[in-house]
Amino acid sequence: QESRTAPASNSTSLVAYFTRSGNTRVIAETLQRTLDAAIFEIQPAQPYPADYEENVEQARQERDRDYEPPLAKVVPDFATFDTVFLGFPIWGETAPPVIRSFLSAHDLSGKTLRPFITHGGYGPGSSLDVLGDRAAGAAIVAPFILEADQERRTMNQVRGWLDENQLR
Ligand SMILES: Cc1cc2nc3c(=O)[nH]c(=O)nc-3n(C[C@H](O)[C@H](O)[C@H](O)COP(=O)(O)O)c2cc1C
Repeated sequence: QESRTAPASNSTSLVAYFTRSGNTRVIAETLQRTLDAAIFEIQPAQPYPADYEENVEQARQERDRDYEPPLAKVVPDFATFDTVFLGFPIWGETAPPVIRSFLSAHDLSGKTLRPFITHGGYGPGSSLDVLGDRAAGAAIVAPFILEADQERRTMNQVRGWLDENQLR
């Protein structure tokens, strides 16, 4: 059946995402390719530790202090986008600190905000409240929420495998 409406133009959509272990990137790049959207990786000016436990500890401290780590860069021409797909993993039952930095550094008022969230089994926590508070001027659409691999579980399984084979 022929469609009566013209296909939506996605030329004004931005996919902005943060990731540590890549789960959220898979979604972001799928959106980018499927919608032919612009893409931007949110990164802190100071990268998080490669070591998982150190990253968890730093994230916990930053969350508890309500710290907003400086961004490596901001989105060029942010004002030209109508829709922002914003993706992140759940860290410590909420949005990662750098997502609060992102929301502080970009004016989302008047835009449509479409969150996509990955978590390791415990759900989105308070992350949607964070978006509601920090992007109050945006129209926030129901989020896409996906349970994904936990780096901790993968690491533990790898360690178990090494132990079974007396490799450590
Ligand atoms: C610092 C840190 C904190 C995390 N805290 C939670 C949590 O509170 N609840 C949860 O379900 N998963 C938690 N996870 C797991 C991630 O949310 C999950 O693995 C996510 O898919 C990772 O996305 P990424 O690969 O894009 O980084 C945490 C992971 C990290 C690194």
